Amino acid sequence: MKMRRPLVAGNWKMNGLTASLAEFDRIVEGYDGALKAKTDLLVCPPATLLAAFAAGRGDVGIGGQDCHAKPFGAHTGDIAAEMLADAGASAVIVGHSERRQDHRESNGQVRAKAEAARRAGLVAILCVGETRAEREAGQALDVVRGQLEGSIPDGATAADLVVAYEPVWAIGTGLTPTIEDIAEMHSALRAALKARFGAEGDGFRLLYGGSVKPDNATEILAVADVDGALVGGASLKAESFLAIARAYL
Ligand SMILES: O=C(CO)COP(=O)(O)O
Repeated sequence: MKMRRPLVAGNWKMNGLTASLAEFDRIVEGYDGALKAKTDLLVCPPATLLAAFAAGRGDVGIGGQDCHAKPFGAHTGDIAAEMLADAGASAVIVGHSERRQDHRESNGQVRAKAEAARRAGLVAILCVGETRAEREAGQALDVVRGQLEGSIPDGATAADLVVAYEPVWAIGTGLTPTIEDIAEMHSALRAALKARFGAEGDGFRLLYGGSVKPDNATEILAVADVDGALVGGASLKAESFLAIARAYL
């Protein structure tokens, strides 16, 4: 039995049209009984579907995939955390490696986004993770600790922030770190959170993300200090997403 309530979150990335509502409905229908009693479930659809998903969400949480740091203004194409909350979101992913890479987001910008999430009453899911080159150079722990240190806001609490460790080279590749490497990283993140936030550091949920599938979920989610998963591809189908979430049962 884990001391923190597990969270299994699905990041749909740039996937999904209105026809995908039927798939989301199957996720909502499958979230019941023992699964609901034990595990939080969250789906982060593209912004175009957020309000429609929120309308039929049952007890499944809805999250955005990114937010702007400002509450409103002249920022074409961006979405404020307040707008996500208004559309029915309870969380938002910040600092995903695809944003850090495609949009050159810095730790400072990610931190401002996490602060915006708190301002809007959203839980921030703060992503960190090393590249393949960084791991091969033996720098994974230092890089990830540096990202955490630079992008987690002062005053963050376990109620308003979740950390997701997503090694960049494991995302969408079918590759995963060894169980020992996941355990080492999560325990380093836990130690960093305790060093910075004292006893509160024990309360933050730490998710693992990167090629989580039904057939590896049980082993990964059993690791100490892995409090859930951030799932990409396998979250697009109700069957595989629910199978991952049931790994905790
Ligand atoms: O980036 C991810 C979730 O945010 C992981 O994606 P995959 O599960 O498709 O590897």
